[in-house]
Amino acid sequence: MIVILGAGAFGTALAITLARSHAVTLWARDPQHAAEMQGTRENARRLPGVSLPENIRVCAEIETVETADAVLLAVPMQRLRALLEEHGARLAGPPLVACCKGIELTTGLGPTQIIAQILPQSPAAILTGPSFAANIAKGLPTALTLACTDDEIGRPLQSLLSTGTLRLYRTTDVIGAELGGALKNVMAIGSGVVMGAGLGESARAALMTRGFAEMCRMATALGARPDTLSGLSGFGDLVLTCTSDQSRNTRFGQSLGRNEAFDPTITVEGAATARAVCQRAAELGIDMPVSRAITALIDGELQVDQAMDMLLSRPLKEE
Ligand SMILES: NC(=O)C1=CN([C@@H]2O[C@H](COP(=O)(O)OP(=O)(O)OC[C@H]3O[C@@H](n4cnc5c(N)ncnc54)[C@H](O)[C@@H]3O)[C@@H](O)[C@H]2O)C=CC1
Ligand SMILES: O=C(CO)COP(=O)(O)O
Repeated sequence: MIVILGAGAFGTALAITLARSHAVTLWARDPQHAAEMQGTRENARRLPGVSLPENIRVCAEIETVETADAVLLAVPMQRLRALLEEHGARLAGPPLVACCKGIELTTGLGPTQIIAQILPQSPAAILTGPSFAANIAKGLPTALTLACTDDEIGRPLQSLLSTGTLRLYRTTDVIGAELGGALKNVMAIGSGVVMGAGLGESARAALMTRGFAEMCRMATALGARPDTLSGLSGFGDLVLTCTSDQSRNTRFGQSLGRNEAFDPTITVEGAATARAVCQRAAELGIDMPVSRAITALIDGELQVDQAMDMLLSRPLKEE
């Protein structure tokens, strides 16, 4: 049995694909939402148009998870700590698999580090990489990264969470996998700004490439393996997110580039993570001009033309 906490788009999509071969319990914090989903067999709020298989049980109470094979944590990054602090006592036992992408703004920590702080006895892993919830839910082919420092735990989790259409690759480089997923969202906002402001596809390619250099710079400074960043959670997710209008981070960036408002109820992980990245980069003494410019745009401290001037007037250098 697999338990999924968080009935947003991603939690629901994972429940649907995993229900092909497992019983799944999907927890929604809002009892009305849980009842709605359990009754209509659809998550009309976050993933409309896809039916929930019968072996998904939706509930609003976290019951005992002791017998679960794994617990997936599919809530937004900045909410993970609150979720674990509130419900941690009932989560002890099975491996906890973070399914969120980002860096915690208040601490600079990644998802598995937060799990280790709050529930140090629980094995922690992260599931990340290029995927849109709607694609997974429709059973379209998708490949993700499952990262766990302990390969004895990572191996069975890889088998457990792979399905006929969802292929998981395994790594022990948790830092690299986490940072790949976190940092690409910042670049997706930048890429949205470029396209929204009409700066052209060449500029987007430049931003993605120099952004990728920054992602590798920060990740390796924090102990990641460079080849992890070249994989699914890094290069793969950067390409998907920066080039698709399905991405909420990209759409948020497009709105910024057009000087338009964006619906604040939509999850945009890259916004808080951009600030966290700048703080962390300053502490580490790493130069991350693209991330700095994107953060200043998000915070309204720079306009697009000023951000472009800032980036283009930097001293010329070797690639
Ligand atoms: N939607 C997608 O295509 C993908 C999303 N992800 C990641 O999955 C994570 C979750 O994103 P989505 O499901 O898309 O977001 P979403 O906005 O669709 O849903 C988030 C869910 O979390 C719940 N939630 C918020 N705060 C909570 C709390 N304190 N306790 C319990 N539940 C809480 C909300 O009620 C909502 O149901 C993000 O980190 C995102 O980057 C990863 C890959 C694909
Ligand atoms: O993480 C994702 C794709 O891999 C989803 O991207 P958004 O959160 O930008 O929609």
